[in-house]
Amino acid sequence: MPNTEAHRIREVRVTPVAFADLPLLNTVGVHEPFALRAIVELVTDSGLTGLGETYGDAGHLDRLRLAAAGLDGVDVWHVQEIARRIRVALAADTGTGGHGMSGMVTGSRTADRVLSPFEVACLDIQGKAIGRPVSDLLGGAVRDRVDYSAYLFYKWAGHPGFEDDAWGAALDPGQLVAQAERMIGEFGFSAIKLKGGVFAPDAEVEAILELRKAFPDHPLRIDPNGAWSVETSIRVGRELDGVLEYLEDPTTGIEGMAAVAREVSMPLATNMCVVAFDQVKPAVAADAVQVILSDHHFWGGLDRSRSLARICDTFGMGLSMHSNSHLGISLAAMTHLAAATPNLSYACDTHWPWKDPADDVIVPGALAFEGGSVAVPTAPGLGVELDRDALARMHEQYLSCGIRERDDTGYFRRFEPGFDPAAPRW
Ligand SMILES: O=C([O-])C(=O)C[C@H](O)[C@@H](O)C(=O)[O-]
Ligand SMILES: [Mg+2]
Repeated sequence: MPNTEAHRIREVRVTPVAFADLPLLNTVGVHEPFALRAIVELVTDSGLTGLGETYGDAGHLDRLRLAAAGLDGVDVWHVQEIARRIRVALAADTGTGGHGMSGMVTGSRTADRVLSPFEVACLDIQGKAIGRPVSDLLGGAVRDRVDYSAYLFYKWAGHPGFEDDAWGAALDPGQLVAQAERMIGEFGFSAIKLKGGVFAPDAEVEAILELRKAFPDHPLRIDPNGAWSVETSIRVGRELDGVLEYLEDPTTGIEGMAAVAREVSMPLATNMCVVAFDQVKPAVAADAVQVILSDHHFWGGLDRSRSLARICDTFGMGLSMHSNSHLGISLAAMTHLAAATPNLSYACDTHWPWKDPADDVIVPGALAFEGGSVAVPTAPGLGVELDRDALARMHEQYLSCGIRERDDTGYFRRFEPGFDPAAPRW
């Protein structure tokens, strides 16, 4: 018998959580001792619960709660109606801040960021209702494992005033190679991304060349988050000719990226100048980017991310996947999405290795890295279960950590008061 029942939302819970993070450096500063996330739970009148995960910054939390208040009674199969109600609830909200991306993804759409965890939770419930994994709701998995990349960061040895962490310092090419060896040894990743924009470009080029020597067969990427001028980007792009699989956001803006793309051989990738659908047309017209990094957290969920994938396919652009510090619900959602997106041909980003495995809100065991990839869950829905004790503990951690907005720049300035992250830095 087909399951035709409606599953109407009766309760929405939004719980901010915090988990320990390491002093990872980027061009706007350094990660604080805790990263924030919000866990969204939808409960239906039929007794099903769906999970979503998103940013935990105060402004975003306010918007999630505003949105949540308008969802009572909607059937989880009617995501368009949920999107409409969210647009109505947020009509007066023009804020772009408080989204947990520390100034790096400033043009994404507020309503899409708010919709995302609710859509994921609806898909989780839909899957549970019919006994199918989320990947099936997205057209079916075309691969049973999803590849992720080793996401290297320059980092301090530990948070100032605390003991060194287990990863130690990575402030020069030798230390970065050691970081890569350890990460690849533990997780088996077959591609490497370096978060750049931290040191002068020559030092970062040297680091990439050392990584190339140490890992001759691993595709390499560097992402300075727009820290370089057009001229610097062209120079670095030429120096790394034949070394990178793509160069991610060397400079800011569609015009700047187009000027670089005309002069370098490798594809340019972005999660900064194309972060919403209305930015695709001008980027295509200018041939500014050849790879878009999707991210369901700001593109409006899994279904919209698949629309982005089709657009990339139509215009002959590549597709990869961006990440921020995240927990297991997001990893499950990313894995279902990547599995059901045929043209997602690059290993996806993940911050997963930077988190303590014990710090999560899901019951352990559903997701595991092997050979750099994660098996696509086959249980109904997302295939992950909420660990209520862990949720409570991580909510307490949120309450006591004192952080309410991600602020990499403010934290960095505590140790280097004159620091100015304005792009281009070089
Ligand atoms: O690809 C990217 O731009 C990112 O991963 C952005 C993140 O915010 C990253 O820079 C970080 O975690 O510091
Ligand atoms: Mg990036």
